[in-house]
Amino acid sequence: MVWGHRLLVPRAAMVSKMTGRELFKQMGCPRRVLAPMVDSSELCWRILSRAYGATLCYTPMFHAKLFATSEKYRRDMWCPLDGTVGVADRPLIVQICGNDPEYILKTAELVQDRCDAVDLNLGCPQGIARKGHYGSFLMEEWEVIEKIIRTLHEKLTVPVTAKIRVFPDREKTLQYAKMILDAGVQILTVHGRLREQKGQKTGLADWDVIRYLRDNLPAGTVMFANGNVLYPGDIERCLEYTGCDAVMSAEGNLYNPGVFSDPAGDKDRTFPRVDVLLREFFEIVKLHAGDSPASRKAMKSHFFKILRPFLPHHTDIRSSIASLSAHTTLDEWEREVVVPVERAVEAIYRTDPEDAIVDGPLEKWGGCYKSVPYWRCQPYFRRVDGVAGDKRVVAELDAQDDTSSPAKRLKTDA
Ligand SMILES: Cc1cc2nc3c(=O)[nH]c(=O)nc-3n(C[C@H](O)[C@H](O)[C@H](O)COP(=O)(O)O)c2cc1C
Repeated sequence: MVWGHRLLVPRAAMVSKMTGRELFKQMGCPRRVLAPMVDSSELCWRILSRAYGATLCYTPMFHAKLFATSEKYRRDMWCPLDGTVGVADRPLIVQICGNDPEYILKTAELVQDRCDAVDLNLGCPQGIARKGHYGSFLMEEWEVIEKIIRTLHEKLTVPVTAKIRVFPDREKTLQYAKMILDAGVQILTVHGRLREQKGQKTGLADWDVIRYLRDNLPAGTVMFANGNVLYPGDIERCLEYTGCDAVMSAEGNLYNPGVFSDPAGDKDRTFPRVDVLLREFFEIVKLHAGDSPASRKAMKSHFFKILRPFLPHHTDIRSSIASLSAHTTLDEWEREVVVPVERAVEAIYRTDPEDAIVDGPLEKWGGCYKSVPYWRCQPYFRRVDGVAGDKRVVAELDAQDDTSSPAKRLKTDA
């Protein structure tokens, strides 16, 4: 009788573990979420982002097969394996990519004691994901996705979450999201872009489709919205517009970690000075990453992004960063980059510069452009050639941002 009854219950419900709502509460109802980012949401950046207001962080995606089979890869991606850092680095969701349930499970089992949940990457649109057949290239293979999620849901002690992109057809996206939730996912992050929206075609994320999912998925489903967050005020705007539980930011955070801070707060929090932020980040790297070349490689990429508005005015410093490698000592990094940036900004302040954040000319269109001094962190607007509706905005931004070069864009927007 009991057995017969259990057969009627969906398999996902047979496992007694935390629901999405319980998980969300246990993590402290985090509203500001640092996105999973390859080479970018590593431990040191997470520590910095938390200091600037992120209340939940994702690791970069861990490649399941590599993680399950290579100790070196594990060391590079999941370092340092130290309890004290573990305490400071929570709540934390570990993201995994792959298509083989066994490797994904193995990876998840190796990390589950040191995170709050495990996330399946269903959004990566890059060539590497096409080749490895994971991320958004599984969007058409619902049985594969279902099997992976069920395996994780049934065998792990921590809940499973997933991050998806959307289909051009809303209805199909809704069915897709339902299938994922039915399989056992507890928190669903929706990046409101299509698989094709990457690189120069990234364009704007669609908050309407996120709202549509919110309104049509079962009440109580925990959802995170992702896309279009550039300024601190965008977080509240996105929460209100989409009705989601939390907002995730990737690029907005990389160029300005202040994006997670209170929009009414001091400008040193909302748009921190590049010299101050660089020093803070550097000290975190010194303390927590030591000699790891992987973290040094990530640091170089972070330095370029933090300093993006600043480097066109200080090309000597740009050349210095470019010439340093993952094997350069931290002392050299400090001498060649951190100290010169500090000196350059000090020199700017000796001249009593105009240091105000003012609404930029896009305000007349109800846009949200702000003019920020070049020695403060600020969002990076990319060209969106060919994306209808944004052209005049982009044309205006390009006119102001004569240093922007699509060719220099990183190829990593997953
Ligand atoms: C440098 C970089 C690395 C990324 N790596 C990942 C990743 O590992 N896993 C993932 O799901 N998304 C990844 N993404 C995508 C982001 O998590 C996010 O979905 C996307 O950038 C849209 O958010 P945004 O508009 O705030 O940038 C990456 C994005 C960037 C910019």
